[in-house]
Amino acid sequence: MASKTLKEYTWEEVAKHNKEGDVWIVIDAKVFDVSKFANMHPGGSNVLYAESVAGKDATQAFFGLHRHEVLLRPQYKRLQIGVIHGEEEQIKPPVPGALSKVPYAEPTWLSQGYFSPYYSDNHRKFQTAVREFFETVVKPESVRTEENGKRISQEVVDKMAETNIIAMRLGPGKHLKGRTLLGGVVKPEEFDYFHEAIINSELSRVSSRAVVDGLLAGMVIGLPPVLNYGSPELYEQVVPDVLAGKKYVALAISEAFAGSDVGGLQTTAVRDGDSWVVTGTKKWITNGTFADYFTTGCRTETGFTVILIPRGPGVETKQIKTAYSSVAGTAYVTFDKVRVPLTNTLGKVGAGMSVILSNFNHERWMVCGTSIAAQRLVVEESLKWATQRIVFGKPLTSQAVIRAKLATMIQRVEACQNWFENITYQMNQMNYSQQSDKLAGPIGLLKQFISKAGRETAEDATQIFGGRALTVTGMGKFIENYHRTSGFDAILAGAEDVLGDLGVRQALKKMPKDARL
Ligand code: HEM
Repeated sequence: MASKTLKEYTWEEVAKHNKEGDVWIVIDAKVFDVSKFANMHPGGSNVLYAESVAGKDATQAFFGLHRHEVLLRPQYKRLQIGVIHGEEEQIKPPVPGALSKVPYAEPTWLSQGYFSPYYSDNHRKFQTAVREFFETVVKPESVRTEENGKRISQEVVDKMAETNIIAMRLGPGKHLKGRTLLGGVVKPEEFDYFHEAIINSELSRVSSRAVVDGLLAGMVIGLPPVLNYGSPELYEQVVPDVLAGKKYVALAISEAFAGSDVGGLQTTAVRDGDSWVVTGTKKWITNGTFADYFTTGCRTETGFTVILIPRGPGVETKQIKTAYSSVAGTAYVTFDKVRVPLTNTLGKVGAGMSVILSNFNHERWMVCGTSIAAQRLVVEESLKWATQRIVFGKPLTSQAVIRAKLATMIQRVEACQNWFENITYQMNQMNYSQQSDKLAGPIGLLKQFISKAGRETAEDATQIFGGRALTVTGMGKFIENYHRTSGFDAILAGAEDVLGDLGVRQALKKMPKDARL
């Protein structure tokens, strides 16, 4: 219903409807008849009959207890019977694709009046299109699947394939050649790591941690070894279908026997004629429950080899229950004497360690980008909540202890973002092997820094939201989810402490022999 067709009421008229059976309330200049709804109100009927609420302006009380989205749900929207004469709503519904005006809710480069050396007008145009896509196509699916734990629907995957978002999630490279990227907003040859970072960030803004993984993270980490080390025939056989959203890939490295200690893996591949015969198990395999291919780390006679194993006889997957939603498709995978052609070998036999280690950089960098976006959302939620929540008669922001928490939350996310952008800039200037040589250490250190910052921010936000941060619905729902799942960033793609250590060990390797105090 357009607002001009709505009936106008005066405050005096509204005030007459103030008792059980006949209750109106006003929220942000909109008049609601809640007489019948009162008995169905999840917060109870009597709160609506309170003297300070019935027939009165309940805006402040409402926003202290509900998210704005409650009023936008069709079943509640229709409770509105009119507007207050001469007044206008102040709290507008979100416009898909729009930037937030809350300070620090957007990175500097997207904040009005600020500048950045890294981003061009094309990045800005791209960001607008990507945000609109994720808010309209992915967000509703994200909310649904987080709750029901089902994998992302083929319909959404198809839309991501049509726009080539699936291909863009693998970063710049020859796999983009000849493709129309998001309706042509960016040319394949212009596409760089900042464009990719934008996709990761926008994905994370609309998704829980589990949905970030459920939305084909397995492909992002499992397909690059095929792109970079697969034979042209294998490439043709696998890559087009995966980028078209018809087939799914998972990276199968970690085992119950070994995680960060890649050298301790026990899955074994033995040569038999022109096949490998693979036996072993893999654990915590993201997207494994629905993957068609597994990029698998195997022990072979001469060391460690990476082999692409198609789902088929001898391959079994079962879901592992984790602290986050099963939309991620986390699996325990069993390979029981699985025969795979030798031509499915990725890289040289025995040289699998370098295939896996170089692949880790991109994965870790992706986790950094999605984590920063989630932390920024937590800062935005906390700033909004602390401003609208009234305690002891004043907003939460009037408490110095709350402002101090907000200060450190903002500092962390800005520090993370700035370091992340510097590293992304280096990636744009370097080829794959330069990145492997020069950025493995810095990305390890960065990821540790970001995942620690994320967990501290989750703690601070939980204190700001109080009990609301402990419930999966309502005001604190994002905080609850982030608090429960921020630890995933500290484990997946390399445990936090191991990565910090890797960064220092890489630096020590590069210490000049003649360095003395
Ligand atoms: C059109 C008006 C209203 C609608 C559609 C509405 C709807 C809802 C819904 C859907 C919930 C469940 C929690 C959630 O999803 O966020 C809820 C909870 C609640 N509502 Fe309302 N409500 C309205 C007005 C009010 C008003 C004016 C008050 C005044 C005090 C109120 C007090 C509460 C309380 C105390 C809760 C429980 C909150 C909690 O568990 O933290 N509601 N309401």
